[in-house]
Amino acid sequence: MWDPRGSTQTRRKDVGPPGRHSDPQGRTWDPRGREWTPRSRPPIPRGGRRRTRVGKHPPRSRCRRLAPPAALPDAGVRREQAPRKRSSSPAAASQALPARDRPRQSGGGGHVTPGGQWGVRTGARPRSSAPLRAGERGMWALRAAVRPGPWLSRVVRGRGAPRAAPSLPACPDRALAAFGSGGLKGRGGGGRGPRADGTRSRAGEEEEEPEDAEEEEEEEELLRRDPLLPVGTQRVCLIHPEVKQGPGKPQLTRAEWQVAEGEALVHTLDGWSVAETMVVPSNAPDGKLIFGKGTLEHLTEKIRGLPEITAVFLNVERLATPTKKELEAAWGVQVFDRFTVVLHIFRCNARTKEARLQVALAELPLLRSHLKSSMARPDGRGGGSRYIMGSGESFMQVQQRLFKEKEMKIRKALERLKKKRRLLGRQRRRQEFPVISVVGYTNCGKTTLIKALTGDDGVQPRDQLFATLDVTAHAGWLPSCMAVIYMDTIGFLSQLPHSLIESFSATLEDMAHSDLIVHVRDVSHPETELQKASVLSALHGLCLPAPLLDSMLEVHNKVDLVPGYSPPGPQAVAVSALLGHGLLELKARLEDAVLRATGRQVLTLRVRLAGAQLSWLHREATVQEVDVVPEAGVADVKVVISSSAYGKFRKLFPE
Ligand SMILES: Nc1nc2c(ncn2[C@@H]2O[C@H](COP(=O)(O)OP(=O)(O)OP(=O)(O)O)[C@@H](O)[C@H]2O)c(=O)[nH]1
Ligand SMILES: [Mg+2]
Repeated sequence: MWDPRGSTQTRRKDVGPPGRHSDPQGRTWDPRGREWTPRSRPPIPRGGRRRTRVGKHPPRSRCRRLAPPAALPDAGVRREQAPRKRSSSPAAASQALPARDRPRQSGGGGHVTPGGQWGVRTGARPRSSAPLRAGERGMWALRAAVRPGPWLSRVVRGRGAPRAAPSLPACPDRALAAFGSGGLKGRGGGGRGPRADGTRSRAGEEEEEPEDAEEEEEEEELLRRDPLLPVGTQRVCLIHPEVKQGPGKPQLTRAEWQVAEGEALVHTLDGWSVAETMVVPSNAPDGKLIFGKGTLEHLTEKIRGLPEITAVFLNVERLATPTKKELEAAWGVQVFDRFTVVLHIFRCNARTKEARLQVALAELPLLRSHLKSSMARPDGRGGGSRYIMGSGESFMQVQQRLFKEKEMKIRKALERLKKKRRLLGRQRRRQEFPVISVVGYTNCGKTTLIKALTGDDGVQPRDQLFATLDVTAHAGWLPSCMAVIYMDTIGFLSQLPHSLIESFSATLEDMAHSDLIVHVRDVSHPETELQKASVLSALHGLCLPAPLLDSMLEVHNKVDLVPGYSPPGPQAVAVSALLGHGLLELKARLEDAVLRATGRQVLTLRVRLAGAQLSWLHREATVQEVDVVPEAGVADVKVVISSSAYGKFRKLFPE
């Protein structure tokens, strides 16, 4: 307290500052009586069979740290509440327990918190130095698992504003405590512990900080490059080569849908618009000669007659550099293929260092082929075979060597980040939080669905292709109060060059370690079947474990746009992530699938209140409900428990 008579600050133990307020123990300061009033406790009912649900959702006022907000007005997503408790008196149940199993009272103020997982969702843990309880440890572990480190790190320096900064208060010590003495704690020992400042994380974020400044500088150097596409306003002529017959004729799609996708790609680029669209017959869109001689002449005439056009987007997967040069010479404007446009979008949307390095790796083949074609030109700089500065190497050889060195450095940097990603994955697995990977075609609504399932309003779905390029982790709860981690992933696209997917394999690797894959489909899209086929073929290309692929759950999203839609088989769940329709059924299906995939089961176990069984269950399983039978000195405990934990339980407590 500030002593006005002297110049020193004095603190008297039981004298509070002026005004009415309460202290961490829950006591209230009465300024008139100048004393602390103890917090009143709820009356404890006596006798009879009492039932409490330990996994109850905490009161909203205490939910701020972890529980999702009540509504997400801007996205129109309806949030689903965690299951409600069946009986109303946790205090009563706690009083019926033996002292050792009774939930600890916070501070000296008599505020009782139930000792289950949900009790700690409140984030209302008093500021005492008492060790974390089992449930708390689990919850902080979950928070740490989805939020392992500072994602607002140096990688975004000099780039656009990072995505919305998480608003939750920092609590690094608890996040670290959740990991136990090893793992990230050791890393944090150096004063750079994970920052618990939001409900989400980028799965690779903890690797954002390289070991030393030299490595970071090297990584930044690798990421410095010229733009792939011209910046500023561009009016594009979109040319789609259509194969009408023969083996090259695409299945499951039509030219107009592919044109629509090409237009969507162009519109994703800042300042780019489609001024003209042409569908031109072609026999071999991927060959060296895309169009026949007559068609090409006709096309050239047309393009030359459109002075407002500043670039041509040829809707083919990849354009050989000589063909590109030839077409550019004929048409007088720059020509781009799908690969270059997608790569450019990736570049713009990649935020984490890992994603940016992956994009840098993916564009190396493009740069190599540009180099080759410029060397092949009669006016090529330096000449392909001239030796420079007595080095014994031609210009071409020097460039090739530099590309090779760059590739090696990028791969090394990615390997470093991968190691740390694996460490993080191991932490998650050790904490035994089931991981659900959410995959699907780009723009199908993966991020919107995760937002709806978790209530995480830090998530920003965007009507844009490849809005998500970094794998991010989000905590959510299933109906049995089981905590799970949802991984948001990069979307797929048909005709996505293999090298591009390969470059992202490090991030996609996380998927192989998940317990369940959810395939989100936009059923309102005319090409939904083609999209499904593209996603499945990409997933098979990633060599994921067969059981994971077999157990994949299909979610049919955007049903609000298809009136009267019902899924064709029992394998799929129909939802509208945007409007929140069908989420309850989806959560139930997710729970079933997760229980099956992880070997967990929901059991009701009878435990003696006098023993350590209940506290053991709180520590090793997810306690959902405790039915106390005081006269018998027992309780029926409903738990979600893994087979291994159940085996241990039976061994430790045989009867
Ligand atoms: N009508 C409707 N629109 C939806 C639904 N789900 C998502 N959307 C919209 O679809 C667009 C894309 O949503 P995202 O969640 O960003 O899609 P995504 O699959 O994460 O996209 P990428 O990250 O780019 O691959 C957004 O404009 C969403 O509002 C839905 O159920 N109904
Ligand atoms: Mg997304």
